[in-house]
Amino acid sequence: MRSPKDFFRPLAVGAPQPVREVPFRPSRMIHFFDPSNPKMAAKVPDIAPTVDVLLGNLEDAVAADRKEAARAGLVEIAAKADFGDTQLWTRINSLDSPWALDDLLTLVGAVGHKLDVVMVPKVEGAQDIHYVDRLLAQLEAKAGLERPILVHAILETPSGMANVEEIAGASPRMQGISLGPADLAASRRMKTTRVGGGHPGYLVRQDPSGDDAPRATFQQDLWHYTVARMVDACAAHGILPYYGPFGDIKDTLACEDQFRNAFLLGCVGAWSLHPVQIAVAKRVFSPEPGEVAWARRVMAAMGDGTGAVMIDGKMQDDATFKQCRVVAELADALAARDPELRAAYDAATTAVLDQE
Ligand SMILES: CC(=O)SCCNC(=O)CCNC(=O)[C@H](O)C(C)(C)COP(=O)(O)OP(=O)(O)OC[C@H]1O[C@@H](n2cnc3c(N)ncnc32)[C@H](O)[C@@H]1OP(=O)(O)O
Ligand SMILES: O=CC(=O)O
Ligand SMILES: [Mg+2]
Repeated sequence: MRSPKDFFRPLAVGAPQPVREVPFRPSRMIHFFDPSNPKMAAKVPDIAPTVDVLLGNLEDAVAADRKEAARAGLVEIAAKADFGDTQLWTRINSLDSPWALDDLLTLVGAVGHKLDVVMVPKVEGAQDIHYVDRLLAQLEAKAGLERPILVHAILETPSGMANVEEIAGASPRMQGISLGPADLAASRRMKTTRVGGGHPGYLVRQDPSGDDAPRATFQQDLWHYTVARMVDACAAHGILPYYGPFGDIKDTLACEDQFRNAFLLGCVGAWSLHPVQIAVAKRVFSPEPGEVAWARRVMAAMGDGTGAVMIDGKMQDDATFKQCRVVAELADALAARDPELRAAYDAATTAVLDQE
């Protein structure tokens, strides 16, 4: 463990100064594409302006004999393109694979100035982040980079779960953590065969009523505990939590429900695996205009945010003021990137304030 005094010192001579706060940049959808797939790569220029984050995936879902093509494809795409304020991330191969080292050596050297975040899969503990942290510092120094590349961990092993707090706080590079439900299910030996989402067998049943009337069942969220724990670890360390992938591409309704559960619990985004999931993530991870208007109304009524007032029969005090500030600040950050959203938030706020 690094001394608190040294935590913000660069880990290599000549590496950029680490960030002290994770910059909040909209990241409602982290859109995955396989840079070795010509059809997907061809769609990148059109998709880029519609997403907050574009992620060139090098790990799972890229066949073993396509790993080098994917890495080279990402270098080519990143070198050529200007994505404006859309972030460019990559998911490198896992640290126990033969490809991870070359992923970092190649990408940071060739296009490190274009890369915002490196996603590291199958993180087991702080030691994995420390390894990547030092290596990135060396490579940044060698490449003469002026800003540090941030690190995002995927929570997809039982050890990672057990160590989630130390992972979240392992380095000033830590930008966030995503749930990886597919690998987590496999490594936990859960008896599911899906990529995220619910399961009809995971339910509670209504008590018997004494006669033979049918008893309703209620499906439960398999991921509640994991997401909630991840959100706490991230919030405690000032980094951002994300729901990960939802594999039933055709079931956009269930995808939306799963994303919304994560949003309400504190996540700021999710992965989009297919173009159809982009709009779903955008809808879910942008607060609704009515909620934003309400938050702004409460904040206006509360002045300095202390004391208690009644609005529409509901008590508001310092704590609800703070909740409203979370919603209002998120809305402002998203509106700064999205003029349509800004117009919707402002129209809803004007309508609510005009009624007073
Ligand atoms: C558990 C985990 O690790 S999850 C993360 C790893 N997995 C991934 O990254 C998966 C990424 N997504 C994919 O590979 C694909 O979307 C699949 C395999 C799920 C479905 O692909 P397809 O069967 O081609 O879907 P579909 O036919 O609906 O695609 C329509 C078009 O969108 C393109 N497309 C599909 N997914 C993407 C994408 N993520 N980005 C850009 N374009 C895409 C297809 O190439 C196709 O192009 P075309 O019209 O020129 O033929
Ligand atoms: O990488 C993601 C997962 O769910 O596994
Ligand atoms: Mg995985």
